[in-house]
Amino acid sequence: MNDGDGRLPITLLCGPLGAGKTTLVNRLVADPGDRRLAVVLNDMGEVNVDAATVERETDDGVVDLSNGCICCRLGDDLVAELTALADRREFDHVVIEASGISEPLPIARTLTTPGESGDPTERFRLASVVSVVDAYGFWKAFDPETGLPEAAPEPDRPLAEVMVDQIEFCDVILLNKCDMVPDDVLDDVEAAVRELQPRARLHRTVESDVPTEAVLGGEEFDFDETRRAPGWKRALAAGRGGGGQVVAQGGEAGHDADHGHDHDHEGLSAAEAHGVESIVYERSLPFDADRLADWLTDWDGRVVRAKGFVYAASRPETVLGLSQAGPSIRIGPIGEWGEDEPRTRLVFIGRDLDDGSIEAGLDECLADPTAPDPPATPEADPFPIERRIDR
Ligand SMILES: Nc1nc2c(ncn2[C@@H]2O[C@H](COP(=O)(O)OP(=O)(O)OP(=O)(O)O)[C@@H](O)[C@H]2O)c(=O)[nH]1
Repeated sequence: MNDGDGRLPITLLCGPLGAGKTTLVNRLVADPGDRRLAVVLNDMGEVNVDAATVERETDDGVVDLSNGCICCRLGDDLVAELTALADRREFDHVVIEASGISEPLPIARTLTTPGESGDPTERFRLASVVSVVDAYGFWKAFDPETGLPEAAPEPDRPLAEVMVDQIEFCDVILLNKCDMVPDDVLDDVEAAVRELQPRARLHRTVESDVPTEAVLGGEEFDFDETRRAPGWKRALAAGRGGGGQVVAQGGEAGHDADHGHDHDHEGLSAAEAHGVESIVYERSLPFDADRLADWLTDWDGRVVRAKGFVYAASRPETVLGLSQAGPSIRIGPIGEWGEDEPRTRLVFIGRDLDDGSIEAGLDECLADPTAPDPPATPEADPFPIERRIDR
């Protein structure tokens, strides 16, 4: 509430198209506690359909930011609108419903970092970033075996990528549409979501039905901590230190890899109980980029998420970033190794993964250290710019 330090608290809602964000907003508007709530709606279309629905319920507290995405083009407009709301002094809390394709991180940065129009943290307090996850959509996007019918049209960006971005950067998760998924599958989905983002508070919901305080009660969103929180970052950090569920961490091809699973002996974690694991693969030998490109088109379909840094012989100076979510993979240059030792470090998160075959498959893609240096010519480089591979 706009009580303690006088700053206007903000809750940011993210989630893919149709996940249940507007359903949640309508609930909050109907039962805001003792707050006077304003709502900022962001829709990609020129006409904001949600605004019409929500507006009926609120008293002039709806701001409509349409025809663009607030995570990129409309960032300045968002700050201007929030400033205008704060100046009116009629509201105690603002809920922002981001468009389905919005990435939460740039929006949170806009709200927590000084920019051209001043320091937003002097006026606003980002209280929470809430990710509404469509449990049915998640299941469908990440389970290649499933024959579920389409529930919504495929957006421009693959659904899996959008969902992963939104899950990895939030501090509250609503696992919504639980009525559409069988209970045993729901446990698997929750375990996978938790592996992607272990730090967030998670609520299972139907029709986004959650206590208001669970969504609006956040004190202060911790940008840096949330940035460090994604499961893949934790797994990489644990890989270095020898903890975590590291199953493939070797120095050179041919060396004995450390196959030890460092389990919590107090009992199984939710992830382990549902067969969800993180595999870290580290090698200081570079990949043969062509072989890696081939492998990437045909690998274990159970990998929900892969992320990390690739050292390729065709570009020995360059760090290649790899990011996969479900069926879509992106790989391309993201910087130079510089002073750092070139080294591939990859995390694979998924259910019932065949760690041996991932490790063996990747090892077969390593460049032969006895072969002459491959020609580092632009023509020989399969990853000159970011490349998208769909499997
Ligand atoms: N079966 C089921 N349907 C739900 C649930 N939650 C929401 N819905 C329905 O899903 C549809 C989309 O919900 P919205 O709340 O509009 O989703 P949204 O995230 O705001 O969607 P966009 O505004 O398009 O991004 C609506 O028809 C809702 O009634 C749920 O838990 N179960």
